[in-house]
Amino acid sequence: MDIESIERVGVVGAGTMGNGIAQVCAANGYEVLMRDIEAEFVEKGMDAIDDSLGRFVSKERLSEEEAEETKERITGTTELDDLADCDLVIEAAVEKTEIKQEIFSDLEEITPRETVLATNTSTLSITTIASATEREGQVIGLHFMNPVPIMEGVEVVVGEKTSEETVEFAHAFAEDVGKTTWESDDKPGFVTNRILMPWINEGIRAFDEGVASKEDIDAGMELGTNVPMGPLTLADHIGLDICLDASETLHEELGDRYKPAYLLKRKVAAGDLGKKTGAGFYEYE
Ligand SMILES: NC(=O)c1ccc[n+]([C@@H]2O[C@H](COP(=O)([O-])OP(=O)(O)OC[C@H]3O[C@@H](n4cnc5c(N)ncnc54)[C@H](O)[C@@H]3O)[C@@H](O)[C@H]2O)c1
Repeated sequence: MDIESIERVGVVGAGTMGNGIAQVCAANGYEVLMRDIEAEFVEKGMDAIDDSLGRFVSKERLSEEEAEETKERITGTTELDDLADCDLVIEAAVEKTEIKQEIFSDLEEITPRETVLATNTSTLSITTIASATEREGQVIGLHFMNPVPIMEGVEVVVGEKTSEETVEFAHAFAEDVGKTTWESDDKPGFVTNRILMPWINEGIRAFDEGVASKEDIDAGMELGTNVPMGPLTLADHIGLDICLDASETLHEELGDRYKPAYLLKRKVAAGDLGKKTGAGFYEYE
């Protein structure tokens, strides 16, 4: 598969990452089909795209016309079968191996043999997800960063059986939608989350153990180490459920140094998942 032959891109999941990926692909000229399991999630994803494009227009980084054309290239659906003639599908559903495997197995059945199947997983094994298909050479990790329309980087994650051609294609596609790539082997958390998640968990523990207020922990890391967001604010942006899923995978695979913070588990149990539910460590409008 080369990128010139890609016209339609399927995106599975219309949440934080799925709607961002759909927007970026459409903004770069691709027809996009974005699928979620319920109409209300699809609509929420479409609204998020609307808001994001509106912010680009108000900052004069996009014309009204370009924003309109981008929106017109995105179709929302609750039917996975609608992705049947996509040349590339990027999966951004929940971070659970069984769910991703089921999606990949269904995608293999409905899409043409040439279609590349990519996952946006944060930590799960590409090789394990690919094993649900007989197209393992064409399964790859395309790990976009949050928020997708703003962040420049995409991590290309290479599974045990991913072909060299698919790896080249993944880099070329990500670059075609305006991103810069790096590559990671299929090891837990890849480069980014292997290093980021313990940092976030340590921030949460420091707060829970009374080292400082949450504002001071974030300020200390922002002002003291020049990161754009402290660990508690960043966790809220990522989604606390996503942070917990990622931390649990790393803990299971890499041992106790990756144990999720107790307060992270408690927040998720309480349904305070961060920005997307209006409350996490901070409150959001
Ligand atoms: N949030 C981040 O910062 C971030 C960054 C990089 C990668 N990721 C990864 O991207 C993926 C999505 O994360 P998110 O933050 O967008 O989560 P999210 O909770 O915002 O959205 C997930 C969406 O997937 C939908 N979904 C669940 N099962 C589905 C199915 N079978 N078919 C279609 N849609 C389904 C849900 O209804 C929901 O709308 C996860 O694998 C996550 O680990 C997240």
